[in-house]
Amino acid sequence: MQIKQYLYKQKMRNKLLDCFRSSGIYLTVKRGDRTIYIYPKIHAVVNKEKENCTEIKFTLLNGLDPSEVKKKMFVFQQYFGRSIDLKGDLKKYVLTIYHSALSTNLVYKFKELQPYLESIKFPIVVGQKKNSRYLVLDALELPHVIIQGVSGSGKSSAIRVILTTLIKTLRPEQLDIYCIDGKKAEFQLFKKVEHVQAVVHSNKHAKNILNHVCKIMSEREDLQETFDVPHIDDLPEEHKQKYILVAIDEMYEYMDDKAIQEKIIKIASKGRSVGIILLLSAQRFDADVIDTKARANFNIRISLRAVDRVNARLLGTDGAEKIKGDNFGRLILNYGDVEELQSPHLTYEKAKKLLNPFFVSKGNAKEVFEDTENKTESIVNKAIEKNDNKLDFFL
Ligand SMILES: Nc1ncnc2c1ncn2[C@@H]1O[C@H](COP(=O)(O)OP(=O)(O)OP(=O)(O)O)[C@@H](O)[C@H]1O
Repeated sequence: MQIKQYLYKQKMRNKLLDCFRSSGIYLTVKRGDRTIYIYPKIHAVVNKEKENCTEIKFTLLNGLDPSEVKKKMFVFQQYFGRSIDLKGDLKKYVLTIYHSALSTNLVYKFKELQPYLESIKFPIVVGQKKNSRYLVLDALELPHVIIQGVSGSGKSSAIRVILTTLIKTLRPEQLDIYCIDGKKAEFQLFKKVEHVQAVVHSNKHAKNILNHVCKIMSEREDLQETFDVPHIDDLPEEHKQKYILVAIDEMYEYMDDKAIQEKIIKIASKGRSVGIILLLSAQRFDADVIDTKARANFNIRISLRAVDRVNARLLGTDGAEKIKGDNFGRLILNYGDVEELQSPHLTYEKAKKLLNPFFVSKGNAKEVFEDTENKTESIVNKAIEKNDNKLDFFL
């Protein structure tokens, strides 16, 4: 057994040296007539059975350009297959070779996710990694989420996964959700959920929702200042605040609306410390769809199959344009690190079943967001105070 392991490690080591040679990642020194090739130093080859992968640690020599390593990722894939990750910075790198490929048809099972949700305050389920573990990020640590993908790439399912998991994990006393539905499609499913304060479509109603959220944001900032705390979670018990998610689907519907864009910039830059998180989705997120300054504040960037290379690159999710058309739910994530993952599939019908225990009957508050900002807010507050059901908008 030990010999087998030894031979395996030697084989991987030699393969990596071949890979360095083919990709030109080496230095040369002249000794008389001879040219000596010096390769990056391989420190360790570790076979991690439980993680379903092998890790190889190596260090670049001084003078080697680290950007070359990233550029030559395709050579690493030619040698070790597509199912690899390469992480590192200036000198130190870890090449992870997964023993199996990402699943192509992963079904959403809340039970499987539960262990990953513990200890995460604002969980955003992104998907399954190549080592078969799920990646769930905390939106309070990495605020604001962007999801892009062409029609039919699995965007709606990915949004359902995030929202359904949040609703099943956080109680209505802990989370409010506001939905702005550009196509009047995806968010209709969540309309009756207790956590959901509003589902709106028109620009006018969208603006009213965003004004309302910005007002909450400045009230919370005042509270933070009064109690001199860095985050609303640090407020005294009697002033504890709910987290808020503002989800906007089909963002391009609102791309020409300056007032909406301004509010998004404001929430994106200040929302984190007051527990207000944005989730935006659209086919693409170029400068026409979202202000470039605002985009920089989105720390979780998910790209299902991207429209083209330019749009994949704008989110730092290079390669998302190459995802195959029938590879539904496959995505490239940029959260500082860049990773390829598989989003679990959650159908509309299954989501409806899972959300059923959270459905409440709501009054028709059709007129609520009709007038001026102040009037809107006073009516909103009144509706909440009266507790006469959550705000529901049939537009
Ligand atoms: N994670 C997934 N795994 C496997 N299949 C999926 C996944 N997500 C979606 N699909 C399949 O892909 C098809 C398209 O999915 P979905 O409606 O979510 O895409 P979309 O990008 O939202 O498209 P559109 O914008 O046109 O609504 C669905 O019919 C579904 O069967």
